[in-house]
Parts: sequence; C-alpha cells; structure tokens
Amino acid sequence: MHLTSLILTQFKNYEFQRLTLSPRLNCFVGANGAGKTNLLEAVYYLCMGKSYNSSPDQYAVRHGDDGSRLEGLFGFDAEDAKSEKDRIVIKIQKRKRKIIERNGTAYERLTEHVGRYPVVIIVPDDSRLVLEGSEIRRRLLDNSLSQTDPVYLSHLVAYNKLLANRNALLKELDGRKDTTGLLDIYDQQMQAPVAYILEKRQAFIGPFTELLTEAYAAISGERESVAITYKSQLHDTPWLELMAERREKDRVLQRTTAGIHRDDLVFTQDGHPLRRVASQGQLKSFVLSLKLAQYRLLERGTRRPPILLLDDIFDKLDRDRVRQLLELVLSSAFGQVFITDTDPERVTALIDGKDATDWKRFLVAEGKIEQEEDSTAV
Ligand SMILES: Nc1ncnc2c1ncn2[C@@H]1O[C@H](COP(=O)(O)OP(=O)(O)OP(=O)(O)O)[C@@H](O)[C@H]1O
Repeated sequence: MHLTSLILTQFKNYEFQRLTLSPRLNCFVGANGAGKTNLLEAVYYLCMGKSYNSSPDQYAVRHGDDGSRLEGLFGFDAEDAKSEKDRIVIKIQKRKRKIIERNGTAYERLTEHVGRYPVVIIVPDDSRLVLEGSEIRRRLLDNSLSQTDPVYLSHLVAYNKLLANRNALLKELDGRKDTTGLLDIYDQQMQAPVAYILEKRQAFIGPFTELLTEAYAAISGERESVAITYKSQLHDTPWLELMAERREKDRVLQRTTAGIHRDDLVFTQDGHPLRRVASQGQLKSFVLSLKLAQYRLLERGTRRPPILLLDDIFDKLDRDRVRQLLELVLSSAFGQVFITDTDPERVTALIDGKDATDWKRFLVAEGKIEQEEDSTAV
C-alpha cells in the first residue's frame, strides 16, 4: 500500500499543490519554514484523519481561509488483498464537522478509517516519549492499538466520552455526595471498555518489547538490554472495586483519579529507569527503536507495510545513527518512505547509486513544491 498522488488545497501554508509520488522513497528538500513538515502532516491526516500531534483541525486551515481540502489516492501492491485504488478526501471547515470520504462516501465515524492506511511518523522531539509525562506514552500505545484493532478504538472513544461525563458530574456536584446514582451508572458503563483496553494493552507489551530489542540492537549496536513494563492501577484492583475505593477522593478532587487514563509504560535499561541512566545517544537510539518496533507491529497487525514519515532526522541525529536508520528503512523490508531535509547535498548522498525509479526528489519553497524535472540528474 502506498500513496500515489496528493492534492492539498488551502492546507497549512499551501494554497494549492498537486504531487505525484514514488511508491518507495520521497525526499522533500527546502529551507526552514518552507512547508516540509506540513506536507508530512498532510500525509498523516490522510492516513489517520487527524493531526499527528493532536493539533485541532482548525490549525490545518491556511491562515485567512475558511476551509481546507486534502485528497490522496492510495494504490495497493499486487500481493495486497485489494488491488483497486482508494481515493480519500478530507474536508475541514471552520466551525463545522470534519468530513472524511473514501471513494466518494463519507464515513460516519473516524473508527471506520483508522488502520486502513497504517502510518508511523518519526519526529525530532520523539525523546519526549521518554522524558515527559505519561500522556504521550499512552498516545503511542493507543495509536498503535487503534491502527490494528478498530474495536479497541471504539472502546477508547467510549471510555473517553464516559470519563468526560463522569468528570463533568463530579464538578457539578462540587464536593457533594451523588444522590442520583449517576456515578454508579457511569462506572458500570465504563467496565466493558476498561476490560477490553486493559487486556489489549497487556497483550501488546510482549511482542512490542521483543521488536524493540531487535530494533535497538540494529540501530545502536550496543549491548545494554532495554525493556518495557506496563503500569496500571487495574493490575491490582478490579475496576468497580477501584472506583468504590476512590469515590471519596474523586468527590473531593472533583475528577476521576484512577482508571486506564492513568496507565503508563515504564522504560528500563539494564533494569534501571531509562530516563535516569541513558546517555543522549542511548536515548536517541531507544526512541528510534520504539518507532521501528511500532512499524513492525503495525505491519504485522494490518498485513500492510505502513507509510513511514521521517521528519528532519538529519539535523537532530548524529551521522552514524542516521546512516544506520536509513540503511534499514531503505532496504526492501520497508514500504513507502517520506524524508524531509534542509540540505540538498545530504539527500543526494542518500539516493546516490539507487535506481532512479525508486525515488523522487521535491524542492519545497514557501508553500510551493516542485518535483525535479529530471530526478536522475543529481
Ligand atoms: N494554517 C497555516 N496557514 C498558513 N501558514 C501556516 C499555517 N500553519 C503553519 N504555517 C506556516 O508553515 C510554515 C512552517 O512549515 P513547516 O513546519 O512545514 O516547515 P519546514 O519546512 O518543515 O521547516 P523546518 O525545516 O524548520 O522544520 C511556517 O511559516 C508557518 O507559519
């Protein structure tokens, strides 16, 4: 599966842009602020129906315009179950519901879309996965599981909606006891989503750790052993019991203080907290390995090689690590790859010697993209 062509209308800093893509490697070269990341964002939107950093849709609309439109044509490889092309159109209008269409028909729910076109994005600030609070790690978990399991995504949506209602009720009660029985009803309704999500998160960790270890060895060549454990308040206490235990605390603090929205992943290196002991280099290798492990899991779960988006990796990673990463992703074991860079020389070195049918190079400047006339003349 790969993206064959792309049309951006009033998206970020693009007024109108049409592109025909390579099924293998697409390199976007241009100065800082030219619009390279925005282009990757457009690809991510088409695959996932939303922004990669959960930025609200209104920010996708070009300044001064009322709406944006993205169109992408996905082609399928011969061995893929489907042989036709899929046309995805996303229409974003300010103050209106976003519309996502597949081959002319609008989806009713985003859950119908997620996972059809698996995607992994590697960005310079991925080290936040290790250094920041638990939310970003849960997002990695949820992103991976949602792309391989639509039931997981619908349970997650249901849980989040109920959680928001529960928190709103706790606020409304303003420290008073709930005499309506509504809190009990929410707790009951949350039980099924909690059980499903907990089980899937638990089952995810084993294979994910295995793939992480493999990727880490390939990227770093180091011998330290890295691991992940899944932390949840629900490991020790069943859901309804936990809610009953926490009822007083929730009432006083006016929010839900326990649940799967508090789960976390703990990363370790040789048994120690990775955040405390890893060197800068080890940290970079680790986060790259996390993303490569995610790639392999998605590939396994969707039976399609995901699209891989590599944003600005040259500037933020050292040469050796970039070389190892690129050797890996440009091997035949990966599907379609998008790379951005500020330096044309580095991209030239990267594609040097590669068959010209395998890649395309695009020049990006101030919201305009030009494909090189003759990509072989590098
Ligand atoms: N909604 C929008 N409307 C118009 N312009 C926007 C919008 N959102 C972002 N931009 C502009 O897009 C530009 C940033 O583009 P982008 O992040 O893709 O750059 P880049 O080429 O990846 O740069 P770098 O190499 O620094 O990462 C900025 O000039 C920003 O002001």
